[in-house]
Amino acid sequence: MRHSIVAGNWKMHKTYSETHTLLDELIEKLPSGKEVEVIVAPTFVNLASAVAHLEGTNVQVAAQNMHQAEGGAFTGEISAQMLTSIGVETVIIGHSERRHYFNETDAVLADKVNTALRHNMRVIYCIGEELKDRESKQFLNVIFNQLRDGLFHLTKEQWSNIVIAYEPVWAIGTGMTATPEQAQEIHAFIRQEIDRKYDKSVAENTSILYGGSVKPSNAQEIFSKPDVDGGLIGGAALVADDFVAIVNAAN
Ligand SMILES: O=C(CO)COP(=O)(O)O
Repeated sequence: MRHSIVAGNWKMHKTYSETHTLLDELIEKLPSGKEVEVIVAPTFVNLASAVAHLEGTNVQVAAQNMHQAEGGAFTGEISAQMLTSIGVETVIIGHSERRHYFNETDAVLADKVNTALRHNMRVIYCIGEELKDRESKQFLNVIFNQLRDGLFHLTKEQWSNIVIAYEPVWAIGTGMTATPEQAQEIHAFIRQEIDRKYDKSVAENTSILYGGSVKPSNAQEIFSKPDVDGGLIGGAALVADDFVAIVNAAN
């Protein structure tokens, strides 16, 4: 069901002790209301202890990636079953850093989505254009292709476990944010294409998050747009006060 979500993607930051210090601060400072779902995605090595640490709170834990195979000789990789076995039920798939630095193609990502859904996991699927696509005015095509190749093979029913994060690559970690109007334009486009492929109920029930230099100073304006259902936060998720302020902006 469509609802507000604020998720912190911690990327390759925070050691074990730093992870737990930040979690303690979040537990102390996050609002207790349940209107906004709060998710944190620490690194793999800290997932199990984060789940234990957050037990009894409203904060969910997500993984930043997973492998598409059920298991086997894939040195260094992590399977869906390993994640669910420690209580991680949400996974970020298709982040632009995975696409760019680790050559993850839409075909591989579609496989990862299938595997995650087979294990009843929820997927936060990231899409977004690069600066060159915006400059050449190809950004809607790029976004459509990512949607089609990563998600449009799914059945209508499977969409209940899909959350989309629109993250324009040019806005990630750059301090350059999409304007609220630019975010709204793309979010409405994504919803329209889901409606065209499936139907209104799928489109209206899918949460679509914005990511890319969201900060306490711009969160409220971005989240106020009708098709923006929350955010996927990078840098600002590493500072408790900033992340809490962003959660409050979504409330
Ligand atoms: O990539 C992001 C979240 O997944 C966004 O990162 P920043 O908020 O640091 O721009």
